[in-house]
Amino acid sequence: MLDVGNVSVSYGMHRALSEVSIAVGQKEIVVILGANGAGKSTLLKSIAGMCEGSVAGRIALDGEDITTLEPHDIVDRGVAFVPEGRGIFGDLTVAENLLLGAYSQRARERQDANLSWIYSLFPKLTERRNQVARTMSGGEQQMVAIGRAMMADPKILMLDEPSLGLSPLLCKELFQSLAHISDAGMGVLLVEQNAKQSLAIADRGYLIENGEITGSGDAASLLNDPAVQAAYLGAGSTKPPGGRQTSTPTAPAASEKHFIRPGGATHNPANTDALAGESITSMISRAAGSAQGRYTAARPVSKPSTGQPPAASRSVSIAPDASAKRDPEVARIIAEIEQAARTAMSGGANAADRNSHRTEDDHDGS
Ligand SMILES: Nc1ncnc2c1ncn2[C@@H]1O[C@H](COP(=O)(O)OP(=O)(O)OP(=O)(O)O)[C@@H](O)[C@H]1O
Repeated sequence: MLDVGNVSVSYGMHRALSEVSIAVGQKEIVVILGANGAGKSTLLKSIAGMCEGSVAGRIALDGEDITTLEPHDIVDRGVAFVPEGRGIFGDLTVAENLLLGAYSQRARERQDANLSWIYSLFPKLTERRNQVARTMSGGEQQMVAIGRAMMADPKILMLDEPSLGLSPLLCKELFQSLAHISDAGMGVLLVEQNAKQSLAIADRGYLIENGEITGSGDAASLLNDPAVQAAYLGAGSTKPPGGRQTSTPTAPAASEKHFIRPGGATHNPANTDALAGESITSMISRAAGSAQGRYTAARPVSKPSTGQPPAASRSVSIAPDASAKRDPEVARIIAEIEQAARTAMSGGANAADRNSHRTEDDHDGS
């Protein structure tokens, strides 16, 4: 059904994918496993027509070349994508979000049937159909995102790390739902770091490392492969058996997930609150202090919590002492520091806000 042939992607001088070929059939669940930065998201974005890089190769759905189509045309043809971070409309209700997924003619014709199916698959969405999406837990928002993609009536559903931030119980429910979705006829292409649970429901898998496919096989053999176990399942280090080519990628164990973003540092999500709050203040305070030796932070910036006011309403101010106020050059430096602090806090708050969606699921075992 979906055929990706020798796809290469470059972001400027950086080659993120090299000659990648994969296939997903009807009713098939295919999982892509790889370390951070291996190129998994790039692969899904290329298929969805949303890649910022230059894409070469051929992507076909049921034999039709969709490589250069616009994203909405690719959805029309039958490929729906749930990106990492979900991308739902926070101010709209669950029902409104779902209905927005059915924007193509074909999807509108099947809108009522698909809506009933989605509500039966995710009963929680039925109860919450009039709730504003941003007030839902991360797990519920993930259901909304998947439901909205399914409303496009796709042949292939692609998901980028759907289990990210979900509690073990919610992960289990999520993967069970994906198994039901594929049973109903859809092909599912899944990028996951939760190798154990995703391989448990998958038919086949591919290993990707540094932008290249380094191994592939049916899910059962990947699960039992010592190299895969060592890299993705937290087992001891063992050599791969001969025969099928497998890799020994450097993926972190599931318990120590790290996330690398383009141009960004590796960070553990558990630490992002600190980055967004107190530590920025102290960094600024320290910078101000070392610049002039006489500035102090006016007040600590509180750690953002779920449901807090938007970042723009929070501010950081560095209060100079009296001698500093007398010096116009010092006053100019203070103004620059305050502006930098506001910018840093606004970025940091956004990160913390995103992180709050991930971590709140840890408390959502229902
Ligand atoms: N828009 C972009 N511009 C420049 N480089 C990018 C861009 N998107 C991704 N990259 C780079 O391409 C490589 C692959 O990134 P990609 O996000 O596809 O990896 P990934 O396997 O999905 O990683 P993760 O598991 O951390 O999400 C990385 O080196 C990344 O920095």
